[in-house]
Amino acid sequence: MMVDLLKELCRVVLPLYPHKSLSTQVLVRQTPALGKHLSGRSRSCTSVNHRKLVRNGEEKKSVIWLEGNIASGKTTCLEYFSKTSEIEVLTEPVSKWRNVQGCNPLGLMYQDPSRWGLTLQTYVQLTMLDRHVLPMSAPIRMMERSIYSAKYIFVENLYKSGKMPEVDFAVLSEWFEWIIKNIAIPVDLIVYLQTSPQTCYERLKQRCREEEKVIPLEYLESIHNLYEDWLIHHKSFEVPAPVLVIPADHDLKKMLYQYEENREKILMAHC
Ligand SMILES: Nc1ncnc2c1ncn2[C@@H]1O[C@H](COP(=O)(O)OP(=O)(O)O)[C@@H](O)[C@H]1O
Ligand SMILES: O=c1ccn([C@H]2C[C@H](O)[C@@H](COP(=O)(O)O)O2)c(=O)[nH]1
Repeated sequence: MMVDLLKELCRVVLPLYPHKSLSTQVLVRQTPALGKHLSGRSRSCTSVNHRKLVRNGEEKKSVIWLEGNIASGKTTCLEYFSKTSEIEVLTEPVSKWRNVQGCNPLGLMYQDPSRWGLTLQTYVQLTMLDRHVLPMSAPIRMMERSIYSAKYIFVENLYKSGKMPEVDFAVLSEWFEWIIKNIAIPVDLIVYLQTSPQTCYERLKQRCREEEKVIPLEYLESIHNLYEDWLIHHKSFEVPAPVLVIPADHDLKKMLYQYEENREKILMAHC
């Protein structure tokens, strides 16, 4: 009778938890739709990346990239989610960009982008790649930006604004293409903090990072437009995962409320 009871339990319960399957079969599952904030087109063009392979009941880990303009509130958002036990947070390695063996490529780039853009972006590419391949220590990883935005937003901006020579752009592009072809860079969801450039300008001044004092509003407008073309209008580059857009011009209290409202959608990237 006990055996029958167990069999019945397995029959009813196991189909509800396919990822906990005890068989050796490999299951391919599609993550549930993320509701109205998800951009439909990015979902459809990235279905392969968004599939989850689950073997032997192994837990699937999820990677979320937090994208947004300079001073849009990414670090503040990560601080908030770092309090959740199943989430590990990786901030951008800005301190390295400000100090590599006593040199400051971030500061040099802002002083003379044509001369130092390649230097900074080469180092950004290396340090972001290092972040992407770090073994995960929690079921969900939220990381600030990605090797993709370094290329599609910042390198692109330097080149399009005439501040990066064609040869530097070509070398960085070949490096980037080699990396994404040969090294697995997982991503399940992109959370985009959508702000107006004006809001970022005010927050940037408030943060007062020494190197960034020279940044004009126009620079933030260019970065904003590149982000919008990539993640909202799908006019520039492939989007490697579904996009959850969070309007981020609001004060801190409202932002924390919105993060709470979106918690489930973010955690669902893990299902
Ligand atoms: N919702 C908000 N309202 C007002 N100020 C904010 C808000 N979010 C962040 N800030 C402030 O704006 C500045 C930039 O925020 P930060 O989280 O460092 O942005 P990012 O990591 O995107 O560059 C910081 O001084 C931060 O305290
Ligand atoms: O590829 C990149 C990425 C970032 N930067 C710059 C932009 C900002 O000055 C800092 C990062 O600060 P956030 O406040 O986290 O946006 O680094 C870049 O030049 N290139």
